[in-house]
Amino acid sequence: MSTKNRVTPEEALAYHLDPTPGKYEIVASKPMTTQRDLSLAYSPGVAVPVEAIAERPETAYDYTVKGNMVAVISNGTAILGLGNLGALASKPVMEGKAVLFKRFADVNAIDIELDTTDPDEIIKAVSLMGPTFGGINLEDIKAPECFIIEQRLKEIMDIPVFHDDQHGTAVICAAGLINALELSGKKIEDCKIVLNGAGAAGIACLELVKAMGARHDNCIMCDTKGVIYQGRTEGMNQWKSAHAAKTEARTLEDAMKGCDVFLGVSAKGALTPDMVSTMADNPVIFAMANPDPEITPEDAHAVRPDAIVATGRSDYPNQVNNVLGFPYLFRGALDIHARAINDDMKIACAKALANLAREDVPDEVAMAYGRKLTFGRDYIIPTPFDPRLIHVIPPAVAKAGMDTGVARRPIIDMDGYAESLKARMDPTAAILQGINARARQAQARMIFAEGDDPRVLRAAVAYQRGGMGTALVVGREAHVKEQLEAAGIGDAYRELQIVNSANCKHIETYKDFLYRRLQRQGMDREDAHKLATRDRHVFAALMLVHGHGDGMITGATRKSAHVLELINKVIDAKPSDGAVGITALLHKGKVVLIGDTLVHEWPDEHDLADIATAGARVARGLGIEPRVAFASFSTFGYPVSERAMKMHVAPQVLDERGVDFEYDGEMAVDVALNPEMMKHYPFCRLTGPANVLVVPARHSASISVKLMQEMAGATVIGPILTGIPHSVQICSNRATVNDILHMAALSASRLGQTR
Ligand SMILES: NC(=O)C1=CN([C@@H]2O[C@H](COP(=O)(O)OP(=O)(O)OC[C@H]3O[C@@H](n4cnc5c(N)ncnc54)[C@H](OP(=O)(O)O)[C@@H]3O)[C@@H](O)[C@H]2O)C=CC1
Ligand SMILES: CC(=O)C(=O)O
Ligand SMILES: [Mg+2]
Repeated sequence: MSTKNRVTPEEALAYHLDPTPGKYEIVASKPMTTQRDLSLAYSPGVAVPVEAIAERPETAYDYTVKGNMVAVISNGTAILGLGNLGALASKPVMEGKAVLFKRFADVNAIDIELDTTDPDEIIKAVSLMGPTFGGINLEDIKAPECFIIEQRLKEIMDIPVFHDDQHGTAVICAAGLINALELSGKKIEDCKIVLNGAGAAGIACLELVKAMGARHDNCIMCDTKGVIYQGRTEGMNQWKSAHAAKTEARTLEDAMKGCDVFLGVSAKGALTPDMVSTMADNPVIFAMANPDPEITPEDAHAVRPDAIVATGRSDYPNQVNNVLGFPYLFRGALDIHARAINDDMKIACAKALANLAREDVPDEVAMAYGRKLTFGRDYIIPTPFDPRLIHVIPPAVAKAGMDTGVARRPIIDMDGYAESLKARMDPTAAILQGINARARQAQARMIFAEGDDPRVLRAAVAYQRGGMGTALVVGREAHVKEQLEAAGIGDAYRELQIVNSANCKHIETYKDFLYRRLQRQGMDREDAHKLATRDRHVFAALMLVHGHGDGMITGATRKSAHVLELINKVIDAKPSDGAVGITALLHKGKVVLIGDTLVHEWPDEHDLADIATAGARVARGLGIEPRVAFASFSTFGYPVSERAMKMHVAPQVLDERGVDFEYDGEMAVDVALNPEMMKHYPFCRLTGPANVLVVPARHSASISVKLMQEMAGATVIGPILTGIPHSVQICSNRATVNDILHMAALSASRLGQTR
């Protein structure tokens, strides 16, 4: 694994520890503030749904969380590739899974670790939980017990029971295989297939591949003892026997000769280049063992350039990862109140995934990944952050469930269902993801001006280790080292580039530049030189304008306005230069940009029009189609007020300019953001709630942002300094490590779109 993607043990532990232990919390979805709320939620009100459910059990899906709640159940006997480390140790993985359910499909999931290796005890425990959940996801329970447990639970429970290590893997493998065979011009029923690894994932993969048309006689399964052939007795069980082949081949090497497809769910390095070289033309190799594949794509391609290769890893193209499956399979199943997830639903999921990869990839996905993805040998399966997955896969799964009779409540309006799925997803996550992906693409040399601050240093390390580019840290070497050691990441010292003004080889150039700029502003040579060497904001800005870094992040240790003043000594970032500060507020699935939060103190109507244009540009840069509202306490001229007049006339300035985005105003913030309120003004030109608010002055911008941050806990990104020809970002002096990292990523992601 390259240092780029390296996650240190300290970082992994800190991620799990801070700010609260673990990875999720439970949030109430109903008000619980008044006596009346209490009466409704609990006694006496709660008795009504109790009686309704007792009379008609299916109404539990209406009156409780059952219909959107999945249990992630493990006993920790096969945690990832780590083996049997017990139930308690499996909890981080199961919590992680719960978070993925939520993030990708808005399924509420809760982890339950059962402290037993006895299948009967697990079966008993899980079956008793049936009333609570809409589905059961079994996880990391070792083979062959997992087969017994899942089979029995499916028989006795009336909700979907799904062992993801088996079927999640199988579904994604099948999806990738459909496309790989399409590209190599082969039919599954004609293919010779070798599957290595006869455990949970292997047995399920081969079963699904056969259900899709692969012929039993064309498939050979291998394990640590070699080929599973008819009559073999060593290391066998009934699940392996079902796939025993009538063949003379005894080793993987024998089996591989002339085969079209290799599916590996076994162990690192199990497949050798020699074996690959004996495969048929245009072979397909899915080396899915984690974290290291059976063979690396480089080694496979070295001997067979005609091969299509996939792995389980995110750092190679074609990632076969079960996170592409389980969230959407359960979403579709839950939404029809399914009794089961059957083979047809799994195949529907696989086909929908395969089809999605063949479709033109929309710009928002390209933006999220920082590159255009086109169906082909290096893109046979969608990527996990593809925002189309949520509204494309669950409808396919739901329809298959309805067609095969497992739906308790079929969906009538499928188009409406797809639309409702889009609305489920939190766009804020996609925005942050997009920023990060574009930053990784940019590979910018990011100047972290305040290398004396531990938050900044940790963000710099995360920036570099997150694969976004090179972190250039302004500071004194010994001090940086000390701070890193105190933060428990002393080893990062060797990775970062420390830039110390005291020994910087460009300092004379910087000094001269600064003196030339400031000599007519009352600054003598001596003062200019001191400023260049002693002020890290100025020094960092000098590095930037001289091309010794691509972007710059500062502001964590001083007030933004003061930092901006210092930066202006080096870079023209005044209102008259076109500079504007835009802050993004991310909260409860909504994104609103506010401007100007940094540069214009009291903008006039022309400045306001500039701010609107800058806000629209930043919105588009984040993948949001802008709807700009000029915000005020008055709405469309009422109540009349002299101070609101500039907000009233600013839209007219834009009318004259003829801009290409939606805008209107002036209007109160509730009219701008609440469609019900906006309806009272049917002439309003905004086609939906505003997502860019231009506010009357910097103080109202600051008050709005800080109020949202303090009262609502909104995520704040910004102020984003835009309109200047350099990528400089000034974070708040109370920024956390994560905030600083977001700002650095933002600075990097904006390269190429800085004006
Ligand atoms: N990419 C993905 O999405 C996923 C990947 N996997 C990967 O699949 C692998 C297996 O997982 P899982 O099925 O849960 O584990 P199991 O323990 O249930 O099964 C492992 C199987 O692999 C066989 N095996 C192990 N080493 C070798 C080898 N060198 N050559 C041939 N066969 C071997 C074992 O043989 P025997 O029976 O003789 O002991 C056993 O049949 C892991 O590496 C895991 O990371 C799993 C799930 C998802
Ligand atoms: C990917 C997965 O589920 C596993 O390795 O167990
Ligand atoms: Mg697993």
